[in-house]
Amino acid sequence: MGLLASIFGGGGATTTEAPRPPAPSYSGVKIHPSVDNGFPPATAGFSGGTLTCKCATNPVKVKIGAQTAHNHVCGCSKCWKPAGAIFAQIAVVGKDQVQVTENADKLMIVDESATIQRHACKECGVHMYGRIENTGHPFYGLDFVHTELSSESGWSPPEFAAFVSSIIEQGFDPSKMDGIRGRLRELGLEPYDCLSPPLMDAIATHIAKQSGKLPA
Ligand SMILES: N[C@@H](CCC(=O)N[C@@H](CS)C(=O)NCC(=O)O)C(=O)O
Ligand SMILES: [Zn+2]
Ligand SMILES: [Zn+2]
Repeated sequence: MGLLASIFGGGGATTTEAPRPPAPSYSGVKIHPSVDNGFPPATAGFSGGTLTCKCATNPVKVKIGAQTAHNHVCGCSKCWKPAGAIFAQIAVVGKDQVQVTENADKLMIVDESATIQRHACKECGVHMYGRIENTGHPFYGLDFVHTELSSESGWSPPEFAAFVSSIIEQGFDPSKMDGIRGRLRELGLEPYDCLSPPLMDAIATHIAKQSGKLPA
C-alpha cells in the first residue's frame, strides 16, 4: 500500500471498517397532521378552494381564488395550529383572491397591533386569513392562509420550516430539538429559525430599496 493510501485508508481489502450505523429515523416525531405522513405535490392548474372554520353550525367560509405560494410550517406562537400540533402550516396568496363568503360577522382580529392581522372565528378560534395592512411592508398585498381548512386537494405543498426555535417559547422541551429538526429534514422541510433565506433576502432587499441603500 502506498503512503497516501495507508494514511487515508485507501487500501481496500486490508481495511476492516465497522458497518455504518443506519441513519436515525425520526418518523415518530409529530410536526403537523398535514405533513406527518408526507404530502403530495401541487396539482398543475390548481386554482383555489374554500376554507371552512371548525364550527359545526354556521361556519365561516373564505373563498381563495388562486393557488398559494411559499407554503411552510411555522413554529411561532402567533400562527394558528390545529389541536395537538407543534407547528402551524401556512401559505400566502394575493389578498385580492381572498373573499369571506359566509358568516363574516363571526370574524375578529386576534391582535390589532400585530403586523399580520389574523382574522379568527370568534367561536372556534380558527384563523381564517391574516392580512398585512401596512402598505410599506415587504409582504403587503399577500394574505396568509391555512389551506388545510379546505377539502380540495392540489394546494402547493410546504417547502420549509420557519421559526423552529420558537416552539421552545411555547414550552417545547429544548433537549428534543434534534428530533424536531431531524424529522423536518426527513420530510424535506429545511428548518430555519426565522424565514427561509430567499424570503429573508426579499425582505432585506425591500428594506434596502426603501432606505436608498439599493436602487429602487
Ligand atoms: N418568537 C416569536 C416569533 C413571532 C414571529 O415573528 N412570527 C413571524 C412568523 S408568522 C411573523 O412574521 N410575525 C408577524 C406577526 O405575527 O404579525 C413567537 O413565537 O411569538
Ligand atoms: Zn368557527
Ligand atoms: Zn408564524
